Amino acid sequence: MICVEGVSHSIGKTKILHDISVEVPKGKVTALVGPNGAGKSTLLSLIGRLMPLQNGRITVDGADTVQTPTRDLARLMAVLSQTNTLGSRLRVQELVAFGRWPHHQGRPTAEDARLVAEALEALDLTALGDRFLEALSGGQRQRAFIAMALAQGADWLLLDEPLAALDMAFARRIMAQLVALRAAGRSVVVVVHDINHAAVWADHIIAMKAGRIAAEGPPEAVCTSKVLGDIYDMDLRVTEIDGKPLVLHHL
Ligand SMILES: Nc1ncnc2c1ncn2[C@@H]1O[C@H](COP(=O)(O)OP(=O)(O)OP(=O)(O)O)[C@@H](O)[C@H]1O
Repeated sequence: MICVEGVSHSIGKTKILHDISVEVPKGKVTALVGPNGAGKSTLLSLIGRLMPLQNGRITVDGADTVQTPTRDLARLMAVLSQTNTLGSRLRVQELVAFGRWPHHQGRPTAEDARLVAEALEALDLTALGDRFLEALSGGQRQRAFIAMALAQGADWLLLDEPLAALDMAFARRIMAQLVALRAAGRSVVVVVHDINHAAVWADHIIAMKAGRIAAEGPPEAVCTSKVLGDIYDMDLRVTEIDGKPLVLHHL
C-alpha cells in the first residue's frame, strides 16, 4: 500500500497541495483523475520522489520515501513522469535497458536482456529497437518510455499520463497491459484524462480537485454524474455498458 499522510506542497507562495492524506491499495490498478492543474502530477512526483517532500510522510509498502536508499526505491517503484528528459541520441533499446540499471548496476545479465526484449515486444517496439529516439513519432517515443518503466520490473508502476499521444488502439493495449501486471501481483497508479479509461480499467479511482482529494472509491462510486459534474464543473451523463460506467461528456 502507498500511504500519504498530511502532505502539503507549495511552489513559491502558491499552495499546490493541501494536507493530503490518502491510501493507494496494493495489487490494484488505481487511476488518478481530475481537472488540469488539480495537483495529480505533483502528488505522483512526490510519491515517486522526483521532488523533495516539504512535509507530511509517504510510505510505499512501509518504506519511507525520504529515507529509503535510491537503489532500493528504484526496485520498489518505477516512475514515468510527464517530462522525460533523457537525450534523443539514444536508441530505443538503450533507453529500455536503462530500466534494468537498478538491478545490475552496469553489468547486465542474460535475464536483464530477456526482460528488455520482453518490454520492447510488449510495446510493439522490437522492430524499432535500433532507432534513435529523435527518429520516432511522439506516440512511439511515449511507448519507449513506458517500455523502460515496465522493464524496471518494480512492484509499483507510477505513470503520469502514459496515454497522452497514443492512438486509441495503443491506449487500450497499454491499459490492458497494466491490468495484466495486477495479475502478476504488481500495483499501478496511472494518471489518465479520459475518464472512461479509468471507469473501465481501474479498480480504484482517486479524483483530485484544486490540490485536494475530491473523491475516491471504485469506478461505480466515483463515475456518477453528480460526483464528476462537481469535480469538473460541467454537465455530463453516465450510462452503463457491460456493468461498467460510461461517461458521456461530449454532449
Ligand atoms: N513550477 C511551478 N511553478 C508554479 N506553479 C506550478 C509549477 N508547477 C506546477 N504548478 C502549479 O501547480 C498546480 C498543480 O499542477 P500539476 O501539474 O500537479 O497538476 P495536474 O493535475 O497534473 O495538471 P494537468 O492535468 O494539467 O497535467 C497547477 O496549478 C500548476 O499551475
